[in-house]
Amino acid sequence: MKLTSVQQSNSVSAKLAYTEYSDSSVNVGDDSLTIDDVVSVARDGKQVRLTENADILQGIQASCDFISDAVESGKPIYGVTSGFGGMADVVISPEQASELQTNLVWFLKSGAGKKLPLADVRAAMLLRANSHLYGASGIRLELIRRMEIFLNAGVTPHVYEFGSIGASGDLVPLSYITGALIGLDSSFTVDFNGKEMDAPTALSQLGLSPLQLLPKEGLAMMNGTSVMTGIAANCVYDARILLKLAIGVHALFVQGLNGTNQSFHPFIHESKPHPGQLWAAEQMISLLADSRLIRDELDGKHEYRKQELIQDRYSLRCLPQYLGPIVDGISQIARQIETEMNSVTDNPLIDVENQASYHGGNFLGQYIGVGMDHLRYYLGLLAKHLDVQIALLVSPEFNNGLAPSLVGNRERKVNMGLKGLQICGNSIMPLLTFYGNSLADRYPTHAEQFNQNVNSQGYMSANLARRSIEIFQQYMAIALMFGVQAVDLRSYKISGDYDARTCLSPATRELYSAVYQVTGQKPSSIRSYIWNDNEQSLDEHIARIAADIADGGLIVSAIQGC
Ligand SMILES: N[C@@H](Cc1cccc(F)c1)C(=O)O
Repeated sequence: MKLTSVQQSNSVSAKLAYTEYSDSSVNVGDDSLTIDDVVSVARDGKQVRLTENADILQGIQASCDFISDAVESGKPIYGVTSGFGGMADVVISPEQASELQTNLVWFLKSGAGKKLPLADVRAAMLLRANSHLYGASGIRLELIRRMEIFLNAGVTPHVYEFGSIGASGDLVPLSYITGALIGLDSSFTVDFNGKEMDAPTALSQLGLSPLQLLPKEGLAMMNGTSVMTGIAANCVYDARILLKLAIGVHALFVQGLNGTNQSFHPFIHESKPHPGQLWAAEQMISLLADSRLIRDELDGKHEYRKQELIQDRYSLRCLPQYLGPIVDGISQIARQIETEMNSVTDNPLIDVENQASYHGGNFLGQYIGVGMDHLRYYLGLLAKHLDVQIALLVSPEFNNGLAPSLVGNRERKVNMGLKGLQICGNSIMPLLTFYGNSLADRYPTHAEQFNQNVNSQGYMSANLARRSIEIFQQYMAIALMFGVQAVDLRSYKISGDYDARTCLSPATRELYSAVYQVTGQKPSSIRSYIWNDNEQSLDEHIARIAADIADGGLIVSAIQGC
């Protein structure tokens, strides 16, 4: 299917075995990382290569020297020669400065709930290393390199779903990564290419020894937004795929409903040129081009249509206006996440050039908290629109001549068609709009002795976004099944042939065929996709399609730009 591209497809299989650097490594530290870079490392096991730029490496060493000088001379610096957070009035002596960092890992090892997906932890390690390469954190290259080694060898610390308020970054989740990287204790565990083991054993298998943290290094590791930002990057990647799929499904729906292409006419959208609206309208024009199933009215004609309205209902006619804010909103979220990914999220920050350190709050994950709240809200809106189209498709009053509930074989009177499928979808859509509720505004103002008295909840917001995406993948499977059945029935009405490939727009044929293939069916001239109710298990179809979408399989390939 032809779509003007927003981004690339990627398989999500975990090919994490260690291989030497190759040209296709993701370079960290030289250029900005993109969301696609994160996904290629996090999910596809692409190798990582830290910069060899001498200036950058010198800057990192200089930031470490700054810290050791400060400790030696007893300079007051937060978290280096002071206690943490609401206990930052405690003075720490040079002798205690290292122990302060190790102790930080211990008291933050307080996560709860299920383990995070490995891909999210991998994204987090990549982003933490990237943040450190700016040379403003006072952390040794040796420790940063451990993240590169872990990533390239497929070693992923176990991190838990609860524990971060997204204020001083993701302290608790990052304590698990830190403890594993330095092999602090065997209670820190990892996944080593599919095998669970304790961190000290993993280190010895990698030929590494446990590492003693130096002053500032524990704080540098944990005082950042890298986990929530990694989750968010993976979510935005998936959300863009869902958005493209939604547009593809709408193109099937318009064809199934025998809608007009007139509402997508450039004249209309250039008269209200929001970028997202323009993009959605262009997509619809190209996705519907040369379809025999639509009313081709781009020349401005429109006829009275007996009992039918002269123009389409809003869900079809206002599709670009409805989708526009979602398209623009997701683009803005992606931009903000990419900025966060390429930032120093730590405190204090060391300004090597001016030999100063500044106390601030770059670890506040507000952009992620608000961004992920918005992402879930947009996903809810997207689901609702699909649900409305499905409601039109199943209702003979509105579906322009198709069978009620899109029954295939009407001779078999007991056939009730896609009723169960619609009901399942109706159980999911409200949940997706519910997940669109905000979290960032519900933060506790009393956290950590009132020190972290504003906090983003970005980690939890991102975790909710992941869930929202998983749910949406199931919902999208249902929408696709409706789309395919509808175009088969429309095709028969128009051409006497149920195999819609003969009538569909060339740009939607691939998506249609991919659904058939994934469900193990073949288009047929004499029967629609779902013909008799008792001939297939619809739940198996949903599961197969949803898994294919989650894995970036055939269906995702079918909607990537050419
Ligand atoms: N780093 C945070 C607070 C903090 C960090 C690490 C542990 C802790 F309890 C609190 C700040 O700048 O205020």
